[in-house]
Amino acid sequence: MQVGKPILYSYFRSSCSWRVRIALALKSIDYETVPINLIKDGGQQFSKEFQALNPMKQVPALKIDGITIGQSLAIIEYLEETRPTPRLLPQDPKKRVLVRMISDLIAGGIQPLQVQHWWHSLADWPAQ
Ligand SMILES: O=C(O)/C=C/C(=O)CC(=O)CC(=O)O
Repeated sequence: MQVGKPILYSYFRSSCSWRVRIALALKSIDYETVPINLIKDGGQQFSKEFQALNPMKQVPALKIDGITIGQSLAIIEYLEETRPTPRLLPQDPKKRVLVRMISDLIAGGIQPLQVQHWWHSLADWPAQ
């Protein structure tokens, strides 16, 4: 169910948002962008309006088909399932699992160490 143009809530420096923008571009999906500045005003992701959209208070969030989805990999999987061409994932399960392995490694292992909310948490950490 397509309800208007999809809306991507994103921030230009957010690598999680880049992933979704790349997937949307590869699939040639027309969408609008609403910038959520993670620094300005103490972080616009904490505004009541944005929290109503994504209680996780994180970008990216994609409003599409009457729902709002957070978490880049969940968004990309939804796009792949609902708009299967062109494919992002290989047809061969052995190749597909490699893509998922690398994606999970980046999203769960590498990327959290480079994002802004962790820098702030670590800055408050007392030196050991
Ligand atoms: O969508 C994800 O996979 C994860 C999102 C976040 O953890 C928020 C975040 O780090 C935003 C950013 O890319 O700076």
